[in-house]
Amino acid sequence: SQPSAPSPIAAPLRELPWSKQLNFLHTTDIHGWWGGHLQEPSFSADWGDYISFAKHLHDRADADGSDLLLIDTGDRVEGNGIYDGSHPKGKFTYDIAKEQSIDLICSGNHELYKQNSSEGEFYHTVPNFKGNYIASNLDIYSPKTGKLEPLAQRYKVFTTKNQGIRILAFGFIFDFTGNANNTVVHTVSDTVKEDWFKEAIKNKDIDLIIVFGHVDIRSHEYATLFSTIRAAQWDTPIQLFGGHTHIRDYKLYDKQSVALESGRYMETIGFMSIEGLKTGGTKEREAAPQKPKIIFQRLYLDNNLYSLHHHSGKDDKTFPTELGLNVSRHIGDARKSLGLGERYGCAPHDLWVNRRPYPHEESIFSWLEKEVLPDQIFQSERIQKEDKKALVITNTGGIRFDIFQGPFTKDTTFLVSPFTSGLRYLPDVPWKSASRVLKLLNNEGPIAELLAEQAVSLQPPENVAAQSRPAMLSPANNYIPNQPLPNQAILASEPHDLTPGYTTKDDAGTSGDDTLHSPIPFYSVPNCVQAPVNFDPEDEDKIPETVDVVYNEFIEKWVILALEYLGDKYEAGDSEAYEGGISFTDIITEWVKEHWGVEGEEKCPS
Ligand SMILES: Nc1ccn([C@@H]2O[C@H](COP(=O)(O)O)[C@@H](O)[C@H]2O)c(=O)n1
Repeated sequence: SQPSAPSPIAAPLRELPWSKQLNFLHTTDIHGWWGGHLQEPSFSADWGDYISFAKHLHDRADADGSDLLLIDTGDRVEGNGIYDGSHPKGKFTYDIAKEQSIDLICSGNHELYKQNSSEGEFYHTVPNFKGNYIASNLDIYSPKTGKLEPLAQRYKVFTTKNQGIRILAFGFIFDFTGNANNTVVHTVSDTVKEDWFKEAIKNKDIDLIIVFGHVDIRSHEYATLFSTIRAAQWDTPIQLFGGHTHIRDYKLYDKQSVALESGRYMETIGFMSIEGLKTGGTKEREAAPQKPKIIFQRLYLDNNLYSLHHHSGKDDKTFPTELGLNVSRHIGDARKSLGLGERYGCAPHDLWVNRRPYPHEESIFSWLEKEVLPDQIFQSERIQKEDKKALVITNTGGIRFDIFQGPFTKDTTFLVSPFTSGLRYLPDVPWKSASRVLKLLNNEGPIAELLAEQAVSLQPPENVAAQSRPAMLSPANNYIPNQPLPNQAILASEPHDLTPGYTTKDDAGTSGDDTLHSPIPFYSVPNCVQAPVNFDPEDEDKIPETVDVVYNEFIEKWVILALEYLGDKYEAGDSEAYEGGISFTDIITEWVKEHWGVEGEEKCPS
């Protein structure tokens, strides 16, 4: 782990359900957190530790004749200073990622928002994982030839090293529409009608089909893939791996098929095992259908050294491998060269994305709305020189992480607000319509319908996931402390003071988390929040006739659509950069330096 990472806290653990046949480690939505979490003991292991961990499990597989495959389902970029703080972006990311031997890897939507990140995949990740990068529904205009071509091979057929399990694998991305115009995402429903796909799923000389992708495991895309494959292969086991929602989840599709999703930000390493697979040749397979007794098991590992040591049977001395240590060092050097540890100030208390309701004094959105935006936007030229009034609107999904009490560093700004979208504004919009934009963006109605139609979300992904999984929301929580856990041995039977953490409820119950925790609350937040600046909307006598509608560029289309529904027609060309197109990252940085800077320094633990 990184030198400044906190030590993990000992906690009761569930055992790894290792299979003598086939095992998987799954990461997803890493978003550049290669260095692990430097303020959270539960997630303080880094990519170097993951490399050491995988090596020990590979050794175990080789020793007992089983197999281990590593999967990553995309969104490796955007969300951490190591990626977003470097010039060019990704300067360190690709070299760090490639040190892990990943067997199946694909793109997420964050690799595709911008031309430079998809070209980063083309030039780096695809060749680094040659033969293992799969792009079943993704094309790119080659930066070399200008021609549209698959980003990588459409599918893969391979046989595992020790057990000889014959696998057919597809790598998908959900029906994403927000990509830059140098890539083309084919919808899943179109892709399953393509000849190459129909041909590939006819293959009977296989023992397992893997569908992995940057796709919610409870989505219509995976429902389509599952039913299409099942129609062609009535009894072949199907293992799905998903991503994008940032949560831990496990879905049972049928007796032979399950899907795993492994959280976000290097907090979770998903473990999956399968036993009871047929591994015979074609003749044997046709003579005897798939054995009915197939056992799937999952465990979500908290990514810290206490867990990783335990699950690999190693200790402080025997755990780190040379390669793992080198990669950790490389990450540390990258962080140093980017100055990510530079302290801008000291947060006086925690501010949460989803752990507090909105509005709330500890909601990060209330903080933005009541403090950061009014203070910073008030300093703009439009207000200082022309006394303009402004309504500043931002999408909650642009804020990616919590702020913890303590040091607020350069790194923190990228964790909280990594996106470069600058502020834009429509000048002098009539109050009557401007004041109703937020409601349209947040409520049921035409905008919500269009957002859904185009698979666009303005909220944090965890929030979107919670809409179809009400059990995630507080106060409903099905975790009962100290309840015995079926089929899962607990390391220590002594009562423990559990630390707060993930207490996942999925289709297999409440036994999925490796570490026993007390539950953390989760509250839903709206699509967008809004700050009035230089006037008080409660003071009816002083309501302005017009206001500048200021927003983060990412939501421009939706703000303009909302105004159109309200009777005011604007086009993107009518908007201008606000304060030179300052980004939220800069706004937050400036505010923190001014308000939490020198003054809070002495209260901040080092
Ligand atoms: N430039 C951007 C890009 C994305 N967002 C928000 O991120 C959320 C999607 O995140 P995933 O990790 O699930 O892809 C979504 O809410 C977008 O609104 C953004 O604000 N700016």
